[in-house]
Amino acid sequence: MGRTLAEKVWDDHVVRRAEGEPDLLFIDLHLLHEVTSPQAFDGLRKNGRQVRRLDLTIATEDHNTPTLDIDKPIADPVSRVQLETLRKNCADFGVRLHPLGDVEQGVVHVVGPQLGLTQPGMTVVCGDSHTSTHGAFGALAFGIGTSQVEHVLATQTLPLAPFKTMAITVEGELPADVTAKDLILAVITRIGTGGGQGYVIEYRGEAIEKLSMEARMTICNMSIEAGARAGMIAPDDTTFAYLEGRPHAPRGEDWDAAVAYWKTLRTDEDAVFDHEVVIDASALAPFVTWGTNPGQGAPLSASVPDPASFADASERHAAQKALEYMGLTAGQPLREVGVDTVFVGSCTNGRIEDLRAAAAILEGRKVADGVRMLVVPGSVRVALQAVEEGLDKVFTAAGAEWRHAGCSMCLGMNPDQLQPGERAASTSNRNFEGRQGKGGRTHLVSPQVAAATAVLGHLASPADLSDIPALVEA
Ligand SMILES: CC(C)[C@H](C(=O)O)[C@@H](O)C(=O)O
Ligand code: SF4
Repeated sequence: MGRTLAEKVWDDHVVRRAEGEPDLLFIDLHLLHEVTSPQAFDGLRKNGRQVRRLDLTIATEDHNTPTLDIDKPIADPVSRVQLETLRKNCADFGVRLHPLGDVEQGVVHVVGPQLGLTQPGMTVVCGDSHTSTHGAFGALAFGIGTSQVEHVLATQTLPLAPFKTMAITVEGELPADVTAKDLILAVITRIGTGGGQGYVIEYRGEAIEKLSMEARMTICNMSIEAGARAGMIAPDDTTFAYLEGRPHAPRGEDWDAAVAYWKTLRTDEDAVFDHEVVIDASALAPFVTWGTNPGQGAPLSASVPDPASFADASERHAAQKALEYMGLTAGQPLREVGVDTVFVGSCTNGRIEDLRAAAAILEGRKVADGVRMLVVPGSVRVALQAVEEGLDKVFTAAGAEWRHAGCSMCLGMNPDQLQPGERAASTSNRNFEGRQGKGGRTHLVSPQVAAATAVLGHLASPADLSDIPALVEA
């Protein structure tokens, strides 16, 4: 029987297989950040161990880094200790680190791909749930816990429980105003936040094949929000074109050999998935969340749902609770929900294409009175590119704040937080209670919806701006 993409990558990494035991897999790339690595390094120290493969291990600072005054000492003591600990650990063990102020610093899931470290057919791990992002390259990439981080540091291997396979086939073409973010939000609303549990999802179909690498990363990034172990997309010419020439991509004959192997990484015709979902791309529309988990979403043109409309009792209860927390009323049109904050950034939507999309909408327009808009590039490289293209000027001219790279308000481990009761349209991936600050309310949106929302002050899509022409045509 044929094998799926995920099964092929798995099989190519098994270093030990024994009856009744989990397979032991070789890990090709181990990414580290300040939040989930301290105890792992402590464990190595306690056991007198070294990092087994320094060449396959790389660290960056992202969660606790400030986005203002980065040349000043870090004011928040918790963040300062977190960053100092990572610096000491990396120095003690010889791990390559891109600290705050370094040109390669940024959100770990933005940095790996842009350096060409993430490649098709690899196993990629990080003590971070959104490691699923790297699956966009046809890598098997998943988040691990701190004890697993220690195991990988010490051995470059990991015992892993078997997974089930799911295909999400997106047929047809996405309408012009529908983005990868709208698609993945719609998928999670459809299958639920537990719908992917135990599965590695492979996204396929015409609409997926047409997406850029950055859009594919947005999709795979949020696989974890459907509960999946990982998300993957088969590598193709789009993948190869993105990788070619990047600092860590193979070169010359090695490149040719790599591409020849990567081309074999496709699900065989006769492979069977454990579960299949089919989505009609043409039926999708701009999508936003109204609740407190990423599966509580609806098209922007819809209204806040009535909890009573959910057949399932626990969903009904969850919706009820979510509306209370979010301060929303059933039946309220989503377009009428006003926001005070707009956040463009994160490993979901903090790459250059996302910033370009937001800037194109803000060009010649103004952020609405009373709305604070933060634009936080996913990495320093993204920031530099944006500056080269003049996007930073577009943001600041519109009244938005242009910040330094990092996770920032995606989870508010730095000073970028919502105040209690504040409401944000956010291009990030989680809308849990308090995620962006205690009492803060989050609506997950695409960069396009974020920008239109900033201009109008209420949830909106670019189409809603047609009667508010830009002052200067781009
Ligand atoms: C802090 C980290 C462990 C966490 C994760 O695992 O995803 C964070 O990145 C997040 O997005 O919630
Ligand atoms: S940007 Fe957000 S989702 Fe991504 S790693 Fe940072 S905190 Fe996690």
